[in-house]
Amino acid sequence: MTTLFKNIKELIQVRTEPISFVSGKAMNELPTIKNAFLIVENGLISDLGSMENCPKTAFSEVIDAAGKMVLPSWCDSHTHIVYAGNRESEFVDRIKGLSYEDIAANGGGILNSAKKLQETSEEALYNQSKVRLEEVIQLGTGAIEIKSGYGLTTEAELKMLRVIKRLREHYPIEIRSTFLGAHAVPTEYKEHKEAYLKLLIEDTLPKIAEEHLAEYIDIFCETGYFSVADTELILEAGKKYGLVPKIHVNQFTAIGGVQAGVNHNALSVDHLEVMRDEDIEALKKTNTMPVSLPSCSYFLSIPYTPARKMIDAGLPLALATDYNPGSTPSGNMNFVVSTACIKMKMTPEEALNAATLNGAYAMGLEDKVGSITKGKQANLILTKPINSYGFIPYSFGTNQIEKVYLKGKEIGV
Ligand SMILES: N=CN[C@@H](CCC(=O)O)C(=O)O
Ligand SMILES: [Zn+2]
Repeated sequence: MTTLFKNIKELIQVRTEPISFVSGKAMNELPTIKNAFLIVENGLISDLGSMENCPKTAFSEVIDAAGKMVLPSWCDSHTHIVYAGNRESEFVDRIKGLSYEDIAANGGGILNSAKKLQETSEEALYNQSKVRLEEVIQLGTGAIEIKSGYGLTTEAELKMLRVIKRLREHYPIEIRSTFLGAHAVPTEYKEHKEAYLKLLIEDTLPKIAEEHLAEYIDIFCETGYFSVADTELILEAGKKYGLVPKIHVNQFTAIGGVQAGVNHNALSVDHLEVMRDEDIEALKKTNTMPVSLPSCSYFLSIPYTPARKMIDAGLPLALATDYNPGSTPSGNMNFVVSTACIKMKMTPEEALNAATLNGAYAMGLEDKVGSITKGKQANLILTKPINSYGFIPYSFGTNQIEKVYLKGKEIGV
């Protein structure tokens, strides 16, 4: 099966030479080809270039993209889309003046989601989660990381991870799975956090490893949740089972978690709403990708990651949604890209690099997705007719996507 996309007004994020990620000034460079063609063979990008060099051979399918742009699908490296029910009532509590921290301290927040999830069957959880996965695919996401962390018992964490595994088996989108048992301390362990960590390490982790249910290990390193010492303990334990560290860090307070992530070779450190100079310094010349979640800042009215300061200091940055029931009930990467430009002063080039190439790196998928490169998966967004790619973030809240393709196949609504 070969598909030709012809007359593409602009083919975006063309990387002839494979590149892992872009940092600093290079984030502002977005290579494109105007009036381009793209050939997809058996789900992979097999050729591309300027229309003048478009092969005249026969194709199984020809798509005329005149006036439209083609770009790699969004790479959303941080989500919690497997959850039960919703937390709409907490949303209203916050409108009335309670803070996210107040709600959590009253037994709401993550513990509220955990209670709901523990009472939900695996089948029902799968059915609720697949709706969200299908929704984000239509919004242009072509690779996604999904975390556990609303189970908080061995049984319920395994249930979440098995749902992620099932989603992976049933959908053509690339999915990476993360074990986030250390998301909150369950009520019954309130005064015995160490015992909960012991349970995760000695009971949950071996079972996850046995069933090959996760690639990554995560922890919420935050005042009132887990300390830097807890973070180091969990990351080390995960590593023994081959799980690569990723952490939730610096969301409300900076307590040294970024440094712990870097020291433990974390693939990514995520949130970063509160960044001290020493945190930025610690990330320089490392392989750890900083990940910003602007929809979370928007929804909770908390500070945005200081992207300008970080990129100007030479760092890379990835953008992700954080889709979850509490802090970000939205999986729309288009909104994330717009918000990064509008609120974080990232240029359209920086935001598009952060949401594709750098996002792919942040979930270890840089060899498969994130750019228009021969041999990568044809996970593509075909836009409606637009004049420039900057129109995508500019026209925030308006869907500029006409069609989405996963492994070369159009995914219908
Ligand atoms: N901050 C920690 N975890 C999630 C939110 C969890 C929740 O409120 O349900 C996040 O990334 O924002
Ligand atoms: Zn998160």
